[in-house]
Amino acid sequence: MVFQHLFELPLPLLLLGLVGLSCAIYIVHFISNAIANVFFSPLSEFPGPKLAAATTWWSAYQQAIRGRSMHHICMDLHERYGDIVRIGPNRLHFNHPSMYDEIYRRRWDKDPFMYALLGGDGATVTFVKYEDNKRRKDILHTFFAKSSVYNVQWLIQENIEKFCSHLDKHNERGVSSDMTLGFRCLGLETITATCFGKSASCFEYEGFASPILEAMESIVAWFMVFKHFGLFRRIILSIPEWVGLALFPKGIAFAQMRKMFSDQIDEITMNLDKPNQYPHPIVYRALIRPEKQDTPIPSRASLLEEAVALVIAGTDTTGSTLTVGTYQILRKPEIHAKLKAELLEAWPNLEQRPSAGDLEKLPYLTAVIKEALRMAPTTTSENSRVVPVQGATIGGKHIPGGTIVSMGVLFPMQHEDAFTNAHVYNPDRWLSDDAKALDKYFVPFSKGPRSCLGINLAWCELYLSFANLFRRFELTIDGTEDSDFDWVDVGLALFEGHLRCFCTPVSK
Ligand code: HEM
Repeated sequence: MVFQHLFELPLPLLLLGLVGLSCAIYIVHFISNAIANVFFSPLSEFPGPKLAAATTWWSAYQQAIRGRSMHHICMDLHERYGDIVRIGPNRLHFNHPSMYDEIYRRRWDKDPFMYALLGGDGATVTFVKYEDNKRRKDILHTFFAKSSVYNVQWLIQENIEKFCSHLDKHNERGVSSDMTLGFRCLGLETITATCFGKSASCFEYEGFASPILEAMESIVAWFMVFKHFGLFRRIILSIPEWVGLALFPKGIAFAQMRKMFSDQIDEITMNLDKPNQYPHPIVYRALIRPEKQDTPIPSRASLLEEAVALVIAGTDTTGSTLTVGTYQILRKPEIHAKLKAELLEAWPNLEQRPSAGDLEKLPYLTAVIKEALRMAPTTTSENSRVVPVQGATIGGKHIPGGTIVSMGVLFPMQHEDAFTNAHVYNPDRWLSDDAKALDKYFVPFSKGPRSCLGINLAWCELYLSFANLFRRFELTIDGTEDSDFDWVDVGLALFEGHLRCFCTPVSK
């Protein structure tokens, strides 16, 4: 009877009624879900904000709308609630260094929600399943093994020469250099050459102001919106390029970079049967045609996603480490003097450049780099993993299967139980008698099966860059202050300002 009368209503009123009813059903569903999440979930016993436990909208609101940093939110929450906090209906974040291995030494899946940022499940870093990741890493390891990296260190040194010649030019003109951009140029040039044998032309731009870097910065700033609003991300990644560029003009260089990768993939594909024409092995030749017969050939989307992921992973991380390290060294004259003295002794003749192998034997330089890696926010994201169905024990607590667990790398490295005066840059801690014990909690590259692919490349870049910079130049900070190093976590760190230095070349 009621339904009969319903259909006698005018259409607009009927539609309005239906919309109202849908909203009411959604609200009831939302509220009952929220109540169930807070009071009846297997995670109810874990402390944390009630709103976070109730709905995923809490973190979406914090990160994508308020622009707050999940890393800093988690720090506050641990202070209030202890070492395990609930940061979502199905999410826990951990704080104590002893818990790190319990999460990251395992072959657990990555959290598809977090790693879908770049398109999803098509690159070494974004593969959810360990098996997919292993297949890809087996190909890439050949290029990123220590011996392979050391064989192409001349390429890094070549880029450092270009970087230093810019510093020289700035000095001649009496202006300071934007070190933040310069360091990123170094990383970007090295990774594009390793992948494609191509330069990203970073050093052609005045003041290291490469449009690709600018575009990367603006894209990275959107990461949290991409993370929480998957539909928006899918639209942005699938709309025609010209529409995207009309909406986000700053993205033009990023689009050009993707186009460059795409062209390179075509060129390498066309020339696969010819011998390698580059002066060093190229990652993409091996990726496009894997040597092992049973390895599936990656799709074009996967090849492109891999390129973007490798370039972001290889640029921002070493860039932040060099930036933070250089600033910290320059702020402390005694550290600066000790480093210079060691470099001068090990590298007396300026014209004879040392190799990374020579430099890694220097204890103080190594300590300076380790301390930079410990303090610099590089991969600041939650790096979340999915607990397998049978559940697991972390920090002495049973964690139900399917829970998303995480602990960013900075948490163990900046915890007082692992590092005394953790917020002080102190290379000497790595030279003390109990330094060996510190290595357990030194996890800048993470640990376990999903640890960093680029660890050897990163170390090689850091040795060569720090040594060349501090041996070949007298450096002074130009106006940069601690507050320029305030950062928000967008998966990587977005800093408030840039490091600027006057760099005067030394004569001998
Ligand atoms: C100072 C420099 C670097 C730091 C601190 C760093 C740190 C990390 C961390 C913490 C992870 C784990 C992320 C996760 O759990 O999802 C990671 C993964 C990764 N990094 Fe790096 N990274 C650095 C440089 C590089 C470079 C130069 C490359 C270029 C090849 C690179 C490529 C990757 C890749 C492909 C992964 C994913 C590994 C996997 O999921 O199996 N990284 N890195």
